[in-house]
Amino acid sequence: MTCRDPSPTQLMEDNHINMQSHSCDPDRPAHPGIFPTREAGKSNHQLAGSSVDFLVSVVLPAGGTGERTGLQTPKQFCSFLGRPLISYTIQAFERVSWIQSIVVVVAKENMDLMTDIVQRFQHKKVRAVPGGSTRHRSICNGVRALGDGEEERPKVVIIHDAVRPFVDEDLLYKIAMAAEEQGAAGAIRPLVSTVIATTSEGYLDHSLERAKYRASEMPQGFTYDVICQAYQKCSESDFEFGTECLHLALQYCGTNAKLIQGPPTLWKVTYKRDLAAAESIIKETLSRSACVITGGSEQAVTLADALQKAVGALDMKLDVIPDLMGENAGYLLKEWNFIQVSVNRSCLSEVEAVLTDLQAANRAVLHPLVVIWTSGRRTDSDSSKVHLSGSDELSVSGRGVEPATIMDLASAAKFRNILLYGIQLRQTKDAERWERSVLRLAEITSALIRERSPALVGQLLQA
Ligand SMILES: Nc1ccn([C@@H]2O[C@H](COP(=O)(O)OP(=O)(O)OP(=O)(O)O)[C@@H](O)[C@H]2O)c(=O)n1
Ligand SMILES: O=C(CO)[C@H](O)[C@H](O)COP(=O)(O)O
Repeated sequence: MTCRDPSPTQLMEDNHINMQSHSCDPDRPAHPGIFPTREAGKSNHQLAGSSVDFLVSVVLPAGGTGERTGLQTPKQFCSFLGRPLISYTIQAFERVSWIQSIVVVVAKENMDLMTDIVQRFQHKKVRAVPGGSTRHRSICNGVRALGDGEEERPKVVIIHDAVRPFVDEDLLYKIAMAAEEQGAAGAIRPLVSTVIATTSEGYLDHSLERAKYRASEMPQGFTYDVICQAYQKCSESDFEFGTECLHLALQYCGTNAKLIQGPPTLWKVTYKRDLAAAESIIKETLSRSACVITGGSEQAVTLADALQKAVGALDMKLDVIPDLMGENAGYLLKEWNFIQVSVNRSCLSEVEAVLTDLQAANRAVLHPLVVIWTSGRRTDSDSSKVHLSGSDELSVSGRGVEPATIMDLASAAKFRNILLYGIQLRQTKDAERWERSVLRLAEITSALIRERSPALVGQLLQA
């Protein structure tokens, strides 16, 4: 995580922190969405068997200072894996085909920064507008902007804190449908602690019956008319001290919101520790799967299969494929990591080809992509087994791999946000030692993919 001067260059360059693991069940950040194709005057966006037959726009309030983190940089601009938190939240909405537009509300002094983020991470549905001195004022500016633009006014407006990056399409769908039907809808969670009222002297006044109450979370949805009217009618005191949009809809429009229980991943990044937890979830999400490319050679397939078995125990999904051609080109578009296995090959041409394919697919825009070159050398005559050379020589096809070669390749790839690492298998004809080597290979692979350490880029590690 990086939270210093939020200059665009630093957002890209600084990208690493070690942290504790976090047990939340994350939603998967995905690729940036594209504008839904809409026939004139009509929208009918399909969602896994469901459809949204009305226009939906989103307001993401991101105009706060993040005082409670104790950091200088507002939390929405803190960077994980070279990308600011706000971009992850935008992506969670942008990937939803039935969402037509997203208004991000930012403080005036951060408008340029926001414009740069939108360009750099190729967000397509986003427009930034200036915020206000409180959250309600910022949200109100965002809602007004939806009526100002050239696009058609939405039927439903979803409001979501920019600092809650793990929101999934299923919940957004439920909120949008309930808001359209009911006028307002919001996500809730069970209370973790009991809520008590205190006296002015600091004593217990009374406590609330916890089972009766819920924590109000985000996202919330409103028909455009309800949220506009609520902000038109609400008082200066609401603007200054209010914390609940659903309350405004009830008080000023008589609209009782439908409440929908959301998943635990809805939590809001509020304190510094939440930034560490968010980064951990992001890394975990990006480390779930890798694609092993064998080049089709029997020995490489044997090694890939052994790796697949060993990595399975580490809770990572591995698919083994011969190349990235034909149907397999689909892997270039998914959030997979790549492992090129080379046995008895002396050069890096195979991994170079993978890098070229990834670059052409423009895959490393949103986060650094991991490519691991795994090399080994078979020495026995039984082609059904992969045994590696019995000497200490860490070579491929008898010739030492120039560390500079992989370092040069890796340095060039790093400019394109692709992190290339090398792993050489330590040789053995001994079955037990071979198994240990494969297990080490799996552990190193998993650690490299999870940590995405820039410091290890271009290194040739030994398994
Ligand atoms: N004037 C404000 C204040 C807050 N927000 C946004 O409202 C969301 C939720 O608010 P909160 O977590 O309280 O953020 P901050 O106000 O930034 O944090 P703090 O209260 O610790 O200063 C955040 O995305 C924040 O950027 C906003 O758009 N405009
Ligand atoms: O929970 C919420 C919805 O009701 C808001 O996210 C919450 O009010 C955010 O603002 P703050 O942290 O400033 O209270």
